Amino acid sequence: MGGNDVSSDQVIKKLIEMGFEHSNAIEAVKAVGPSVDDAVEYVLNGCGRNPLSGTTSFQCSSRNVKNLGKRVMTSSQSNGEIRQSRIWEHFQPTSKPKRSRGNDVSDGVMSGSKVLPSPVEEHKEPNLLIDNQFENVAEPSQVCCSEELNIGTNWESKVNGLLRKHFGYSSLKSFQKEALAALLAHEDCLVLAATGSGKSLCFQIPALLTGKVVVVVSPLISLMHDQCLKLSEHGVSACFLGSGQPDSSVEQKAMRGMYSIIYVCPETILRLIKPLQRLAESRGITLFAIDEAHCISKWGHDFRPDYRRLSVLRENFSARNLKFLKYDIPIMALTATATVQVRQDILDSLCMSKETKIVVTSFFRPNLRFSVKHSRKSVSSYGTDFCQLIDVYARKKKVDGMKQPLVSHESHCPSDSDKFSGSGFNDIQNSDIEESDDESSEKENGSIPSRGRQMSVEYLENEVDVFQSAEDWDVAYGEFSGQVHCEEWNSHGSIEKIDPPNKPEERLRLLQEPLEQGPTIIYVPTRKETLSIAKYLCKFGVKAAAYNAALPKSHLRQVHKEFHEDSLQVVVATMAFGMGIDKLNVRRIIHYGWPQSLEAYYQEAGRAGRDGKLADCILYVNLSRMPTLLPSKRSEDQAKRAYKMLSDFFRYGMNTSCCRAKILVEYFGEDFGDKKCLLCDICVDGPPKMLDLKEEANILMQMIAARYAESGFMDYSYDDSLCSDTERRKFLVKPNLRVFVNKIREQSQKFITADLLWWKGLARIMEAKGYIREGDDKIHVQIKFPEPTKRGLEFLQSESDEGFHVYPEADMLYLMRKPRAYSSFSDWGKGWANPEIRRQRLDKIRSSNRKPRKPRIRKSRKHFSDTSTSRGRISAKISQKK
Ligand SMILES: Nc1ncnc2c1ncn2[C@@H]1O[C@H](COP(=O)(O)OP(=O)(O)OP(=O)(O)O)[C@@H](O)[C@H]1O
Ligand SMILES: [Mg+2]
Repeated sequence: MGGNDVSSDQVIKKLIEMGFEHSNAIEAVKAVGPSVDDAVEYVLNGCGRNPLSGTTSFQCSSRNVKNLGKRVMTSSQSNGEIRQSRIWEHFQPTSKPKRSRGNDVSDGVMSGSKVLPSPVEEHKEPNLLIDNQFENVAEPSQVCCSEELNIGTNWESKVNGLLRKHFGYSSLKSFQKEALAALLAHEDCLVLAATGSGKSLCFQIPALLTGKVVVVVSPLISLMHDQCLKLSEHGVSACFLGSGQPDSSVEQKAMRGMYSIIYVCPETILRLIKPLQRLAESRGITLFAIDEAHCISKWGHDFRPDYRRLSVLRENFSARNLKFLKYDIPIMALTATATVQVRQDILDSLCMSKETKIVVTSFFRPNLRFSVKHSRKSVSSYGTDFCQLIDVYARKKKVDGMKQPLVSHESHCPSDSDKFSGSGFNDIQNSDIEESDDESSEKENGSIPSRGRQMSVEYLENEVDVFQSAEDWDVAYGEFSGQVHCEEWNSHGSIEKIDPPNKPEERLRLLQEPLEQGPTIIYVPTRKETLSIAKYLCKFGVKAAAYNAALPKSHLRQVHKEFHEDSLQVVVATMAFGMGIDKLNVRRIIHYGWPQSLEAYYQEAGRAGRDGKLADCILYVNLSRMPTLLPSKRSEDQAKRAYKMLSDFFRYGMNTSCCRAKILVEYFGEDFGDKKCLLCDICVDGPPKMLDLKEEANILMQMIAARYAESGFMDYSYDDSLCSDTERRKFLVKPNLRVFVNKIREQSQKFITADLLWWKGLARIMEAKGYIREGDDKIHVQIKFPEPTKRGLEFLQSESDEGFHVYPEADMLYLMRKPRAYSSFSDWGKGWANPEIRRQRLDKIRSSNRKPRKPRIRKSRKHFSDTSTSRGRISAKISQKK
């Protein structure tokens, strides 16, 4: 979309999907007419009253898209086709790269090998900006396929030579060595190593070492681009092939063996099986690497159906099917976030061999400082939440009279020591707390297909990025020659990289130091929030940009570029940003809202501190609200899994007593023992004071047990392990936790003011101790229909004087630190606890529902179709036909 052939409604709909405010969208269309590009430019570049005007962050505009488009058209119009722009056309090098000095790297390495790929002296493609600098590039005719990886026994020293020459590192890490050894023994390999640990080298080095091609399956164009660009700087030729319009020349060259490493998205590799078989026969393919392999698993957090079809690789590149192969071409799968279940799924789905070597390193990132803070997470809390960030990046500008800020943040600014248990709680307001059940929100957010819902403005405004295809940029392919550098290669310019602080005393020392400089990524759930927070930060002089999958792709590419060049201070993004991107100096990863799983969280948080220096991973959540699943198309099974993952994350957020790093790494199956990170908010502030909640636990247990005894189903000698599903189903109407809490309030004045939220916390603790369990077939984020267990009944019957000493969880603390003035709704609240009053009120509500309602008069919205104006903003339907 972008021409003038669309209606205003469609343009507005598109803008709202991108995350722009409804009013801005209308204003933009009014000003520039029904063109998406122009309207985006109008809003982003502040042609209207948008305060983003003048910030560097939004200068990539649709105008640029058009200009780029024109440039592209001239080079491709000759054959009458409009093709996608080449990556070179966007990332032109400032100077011509130097020609290789001396021998090709593989010359040296392959000296013991039968085959020596020789560099191509003159590359004859006319329309490449850099066209003759390929290293390690061989025409198929110049190489024959050697099935033996005749590297020799001293491969380690060869590898170290290559490492120094190309990457400037002195040696391989031990896990990289193990992975390489597996490859050289023709074994499949599953590499599980922390984010930023250096998994890429495991598949990049084999290309240099063997002189054959490595094919890497990767989930995103931006990631493929990032890696190709780095490889070219390291003197390794590479290209990427997305699933969009194929540029046959790059693809053909790749299939002729002209690049050492071919990055390809899963959709494309499925199409290229035959050409790849020919490549395996000519130049040779040494390895299929499946990067971000958790995308294969339905149990993982970022499932991509096309990844699942990659089993065809084993079948089509086996020695059984290809006679010229002596061994199956090995498969190497790599990920930083795979639970034990996901690992098995990866092995099975890729048909990896039974002898697959599994290389696991610690998932622990010793320089990351995790913390959880409370936030109401509304525009009005930006002032409190981002005050410190604004101080870091725009202290001076803040003082210079900025235009009227949305919120006067100074008055809200918490102290430096605002940690989870500190002043972050002080802004709690009664309106934060809801006694709502999560059922309705689960229904609404969990299982309704993203595209299936009626398109209301409200819905569009809350659009999220759940699933992405590989095409996150507007380029579908790119080629990168290798340029050889001086011996002492400084791989990251001026950014210093240090060994992470593995020893406890080193970590304790870190705490004394302030964070170094570097950018911040703020992850938010909805597209709208990417724009509203970026806009807020820009207002205070922070160089911030929004990033979500619906924004123009040229804008996204520009954001990546500026982020890598350090000209952006803050990127406010949905999960669409940053997978596998290797930027060393990211100082803070802020999650503003509940992530959907611990896997997603750890992967996103892992983008911080890759230089080994201290970095912050802060989670802001509204502790008074249960997290909900983001809308997406899910089968029943998938929804169950998604709830389980969300529920695991919820427990991480509510935890107040266990080192956060320990929870994270143990989630991935690593035993952390009694170690601690010493940096997280729990390690630094210590757990809260333990409370003896015996009386409360007892009364809740009594209520639950009584209900089950009442129904004749259960006596106190009941053994839950013997209870069948059919028997359980006898309880057609299961009482939920709210019912039990109401009963407690009815029976005991002492507990009348205790909040449901508090009881939910207690129920969670009792569930963790094995006293109660979920009685519903569905998985809930938080226990909803509690059922007693045998252990729970024993606890109830026990006559021991021993207390029930527990650490109150975050939601309980939240209420205890700033108790809700129960009186503010006490009459109303108490009334509900009284069955008679409750009955009267319900009667009243029912009768008022029967009365015909007066039609509500709403403001008209000129730019929606006529029908929408009468229905108002929330329900304004956007014609999908146009
Ligand atoms: N042997 C080594 N010595 C020193 N640094 C290394 C070594 N191997 C890799 N690195 C560096 O580690 C950093 C992270 O590498 P890489 O992008 O491969 O991480 P990753 O494990 O793939 O992370 P993610 O899970 O986020 O994709 C890079 O800057 C890389 O150059
Ligand atoms: Mg990686």
